[in-house]
Amino acid sequence: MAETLLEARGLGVRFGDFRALSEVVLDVAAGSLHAVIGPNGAGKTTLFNVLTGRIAPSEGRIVLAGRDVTRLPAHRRVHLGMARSFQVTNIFADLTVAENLRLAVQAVSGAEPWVFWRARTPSREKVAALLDEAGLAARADWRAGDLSHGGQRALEIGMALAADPRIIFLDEPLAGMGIDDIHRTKEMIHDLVPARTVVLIEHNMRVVLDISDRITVLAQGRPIAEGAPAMIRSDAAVREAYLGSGM
Ligand SMILES: Nc1ncnc2c1ncn2[C@@H]1O[C@H](COP(=O)(O)OP(=O)(O)OP(=O)(O)O)[C@@H](O)[C@H]1O
Repeated sequence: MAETLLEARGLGVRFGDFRALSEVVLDVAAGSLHAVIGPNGAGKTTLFNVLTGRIAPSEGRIVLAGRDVTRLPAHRRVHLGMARSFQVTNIFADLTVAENLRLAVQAVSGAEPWVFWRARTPSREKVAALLDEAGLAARADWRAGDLSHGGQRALEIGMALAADPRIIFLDEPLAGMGIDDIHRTKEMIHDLVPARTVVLIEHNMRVVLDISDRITVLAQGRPIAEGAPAMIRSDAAVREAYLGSGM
């Protein structure tokens, strides 16, 4: 069995008297695409916030590559190899796609001088690799602002990959996309593994069932099922949760 890269045990989050998460268990295998799904308000974003260090859990433990990171702030987790990409926020619209990626690479090597081995990789090769990974090689010289919404999401993910994260969290990467963009972005995300480890929140069930290795289903802050897509598809509790939500 593949090594577990990220592990959560007994995670709980309380907002005052409200329990947003209870007894969450998660095992993300290295090199896998692990989706977290569930009806609206199930606690998916809260779980991402806890795993990435944006909020502290009320209970439980988070282990990244064998190291307990439960109490580490977000920026320390970034240095240990966690990256998160939620929306198109970091793109410079008037620069080309390649220039945006070059800036992201420079920001990583420049801002962290102690990471000297990264500076040895010539930036040009690194940018070319990121263009490939983001599925944007054919659009390297486009003005970033002229990319479709999906193209901009792909670029944003490419920029998050500039830091060479061991694990990347994608929060609804397909939201608001048209059908062509969905297909392209889905393929791009799928191709990130096994070189990367991906944790994905996504409402598009067809895509989730298609590309995930494992799926964790949350309902009302609790895990109600965990397994391979075929198992999740036929799970009675999962069907019940989604029926109840009207999705
Ligand atoms: N800071 C907060 N204070 C109080 N309640 C919160 C806070 N953040 C989230 N919640 C509540 O926690 C529950 C879970 O929210 P969360 O955003 O994690 O769900 P979700 O599964 O990501 O939902 P969606 O699919 O709609 O994005 C919701 O009932 C939400 O209102």
